[in-house]
This record gives sequence, structure tokens and C-alpha cells, in this order.
Amino acid sequence: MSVKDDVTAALSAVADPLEAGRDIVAVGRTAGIVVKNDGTVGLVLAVDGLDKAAAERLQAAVEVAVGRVAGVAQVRIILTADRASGEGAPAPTQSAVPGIRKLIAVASGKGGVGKSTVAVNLAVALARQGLAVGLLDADIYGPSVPTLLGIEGRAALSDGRLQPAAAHGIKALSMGMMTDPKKAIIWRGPMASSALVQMVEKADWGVLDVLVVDMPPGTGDIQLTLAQKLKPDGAVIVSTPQDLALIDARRATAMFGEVNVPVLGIIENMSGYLCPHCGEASEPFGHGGAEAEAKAMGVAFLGRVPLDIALRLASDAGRPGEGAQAEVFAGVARAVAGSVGL
Ligand SMILES: Nc1ncnc2c1ncn2[C@@H]1O[C@H](COP(=O)(O)OP(=O)(O)OP(=O)(O)O)[C@@H](O)[C@H]1O
Repeated sequence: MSVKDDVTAALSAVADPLEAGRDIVAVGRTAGIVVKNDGTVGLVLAVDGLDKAAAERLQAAVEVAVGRVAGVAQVRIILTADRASGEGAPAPTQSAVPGIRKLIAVASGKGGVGKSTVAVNLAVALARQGLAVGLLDADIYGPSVPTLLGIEGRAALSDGRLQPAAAHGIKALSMGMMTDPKKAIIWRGPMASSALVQMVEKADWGVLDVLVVDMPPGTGDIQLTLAQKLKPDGAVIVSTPQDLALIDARRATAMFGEVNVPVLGIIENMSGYLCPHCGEASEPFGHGGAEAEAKAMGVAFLGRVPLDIALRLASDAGRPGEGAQAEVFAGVARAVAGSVGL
């Protein structure tokens, strides 16, 4: 038997607090069991119908039962209160999607500023910090996450559910894995945003600490609808130092403000040029513009990534998390995780 089977068996031995004679697996309180290589087990526990004390007792019972299974080093339980919860029920600790604790949008006011590069490297850096991470490439105009992660082919379906691909320690789904890359598809606004919301809600992500969503660039209807429907816990805005990009970054910040999504901060990408030959840094577009803009808007400045040919080459080859910029992304990941309470 696998560790997952043993975990399920252990859960089946926990009595349901409401339905006498039945266990918590039989009544459907458990879902999304994942077992990681380091022995961490994650699962979703529905505590609807229970008051705070009963929910805490059940959580403790599950922790003890699963913790006793051979091969389990750590147990992570995500509580959900899906069905109408009574007064005093615990506040949900996850995002609006059961099984996904936090959702972070990576956005930019305009295209081509390196939003996808940042989203992929941020996701990989978060995973290196021990978090279970998913990445949704919601960029309908130019989905680049498959290339950036070195993923080929279409997404698999199992039991009618889309299966994210595993790469570089994260799970990923992309619009580019839905269609023939050679065929252009024309999405009408509402169609695109509802397809994307379904990819968050219906795909088989398992239990995630955080889902990073690489948003479509810009601040139009699709972006606004997505931000409204996905209700991210926070947004990271990517900008280059040029004035025009900064005006768009301001628009993107305002758009998230409109739908009450906190902006976690701004990253200045292509900030200065790192000469691959002499290592000298020059500044064709200036630098520091995004930092000043962040200050003016009262949002955090998360860091700057220079124009680095090594980063572009690694990105094109599907090898994120390499080279001199890995440290910058690790710092951004720590700041972002901290600000959403991960
Ligand atoms: N800091 C950087 N140094 C060097 N090249 C970079 C850097 N950031 C991004 N690039 C390169 O710039 C190009 C555009 O980057 P990316 O696809 O991430 O941008 P985007 O904002 O997501 O674009 P889109 O408008 O398609 O969404 C890619 O070739 C990428 O490798």
C-alpha cells in the first residue's frame, strides 16, 4: 500500500462528529490528499456544521491519526467550511477555492515587460521555500509558461478533470496547453474569463499553499473580470523603468484597488543592463522609476531584476530559477509569502 492509501485508511478510522457510526471519509469531509517526497501530507478537511471547538477537536484528531502513519513527517490541514457554516465556525484559512490557500496574481499594465518571466521565477522560488505551488498561465494573448517551464503537449484529462503538469517543483496549467499552439484562437472577453476561472476551480490542483496566476497583460475587461472573479489575496505588478510602462503600472494598481485586491508590491524588471562580457551595469532606460512610483502610490517595492541575457537564455530553454537573478526572486518570494500570511 502507498503512504496515500495508509493515510486514507487512517482517516477512515476517525469518527464523524455529527453522523454517528460513520467516519469522516465516508461522509466526504476529506479531499485532495497529497503526499510529498519529504513526507509532508496535505489534505482538505471540511468542518461545516461544526462549531469552532468541535472543528478544532476534529482537526487535532486528524493530525494525530495521519501523523502516526509510517512515512509521514508533517501534516498540513486546510479547513474549509463549504456548506453553510453556523455561527462561531472557524474563519476559512484558504482562498475562495477549496484546497488552494492563497491566490496571487502577477500582472502588468502592458505587454512584454517580463510578467511571465517574473511569474514563473516567483512560483519556483516559492516552491524552493517549501510551499506547494501551482502556476496558472492566464495569458490568453501569448501563453509562454509552457516554454518557460519546458512543458510540451496538451494538458491531460483524468476523470474529466484537467491535470496540471509537474515541472521544476511546481504544478502548472496554461492556455497554451489547451489548444493547438499553431492555431490562433480568438477569445471573446466573457468566454476567456470563464474558461480561466474554470481552470482555477475545476482543475485537479490537489492541495496548494499558493496558486500564482500569470494574468493577461493590460487593464481591460478580461483582466478586471478575472480579478473580480478569482478574488486573489494579492497582486504583484511588474513594470519596466520607462515612464510609459509606469503609467500602465499605475493603471494596473488602480484596477486591483477597484476590486479590493491588495497590491503586494511592484517589481522593476529590465532595470539596467548587465553586460555578459564585462559584468558592467548600464542603464539604457534609467532605473529606480518603479521604486519611486511604488512610493508615490504607497505600495511596497519588491525588488529590481536587470536585463540579463543569461535570464533570457535560461527562460527560452525552460530552465527557471537559475543564475544570478535567483537570489532576487528568492527575496521577492519571501516578501510576497509574508504579506499574504504564508
Ligand atoms: N530581466 C530580463 N532580462 C532579459 N530578458 C528578459 C528579462 N525579463 C524578460 N525577458 C525576456 O523578455 C521577453 C518577454 O518576457 P515575458 O514573456 O516574460 O513578458 P510578458 O510581459 O509576460 O509578455 P506578454 O506581453 O507576452 O505577456 C522574453 O523573451 C523574456 O525572456
